[in-house]
Amino acid sequence: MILMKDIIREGNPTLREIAQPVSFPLSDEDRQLAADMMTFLENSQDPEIAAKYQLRAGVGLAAPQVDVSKQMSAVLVPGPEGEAPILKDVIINPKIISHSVQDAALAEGEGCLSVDREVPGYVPRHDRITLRYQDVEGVSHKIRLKNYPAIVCQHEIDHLNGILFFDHINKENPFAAPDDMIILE
Ligand SMILES: O=C(O)C[C@@H](Cc1ccccc1)[C@H](O)SCc1ccccc1
Ligand code: NI
Repeated sequence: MILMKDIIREGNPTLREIAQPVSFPLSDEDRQLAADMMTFLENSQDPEIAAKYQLRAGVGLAAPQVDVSKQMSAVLVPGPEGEAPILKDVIINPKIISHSVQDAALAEGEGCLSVDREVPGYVPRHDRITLRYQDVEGVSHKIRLKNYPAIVCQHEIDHLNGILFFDHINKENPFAAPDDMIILE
């Protein structure tokens, strides 16, 4: 199982690489990695398991974060208690094929499992995206996301392109908010 010790941190050059596209059918190794990344997210969102293994909660994990420079990220955005997740899949070779002009940012800013420090500020992202990706079976999907799930996927896709969340924060005024940017509470 993936533990926090397996997640590489800011300063490791892999986090700044552009990850390699994944070919299909998946190798046994890539299939296992996809499963392990999703299991990490499930474990990290289970209070007992997270406490037992000292896991930071995560709604996304990209392969480069476990030092594998491949275009693959697991996303698990929970739904309301007892309901199905809003988004649960391993997104492979993801591409944002269209997006809103309107930007959005989380009111509380962002964190990252690979960044062991607080970096305050708004992270402006597209409020709505149309995302094309392949799942572990190689089946192509086109989905439309908005608000928080869209933010999560953009955070993970950034990891596949060597981008970290604080790269987007306004250096002069971290909480600069253009009038038309939605602040998501
Ligand atoms: O480091 C990662 O990629 C996982 C991030 C993803 C993320 C951070 C901020 C905004 C959207 C996505 C972790 O999930 S950060 C911890 C966390 C946990 C639960 C909810 C929000 C953030
Ligand atoms: Ni991150």
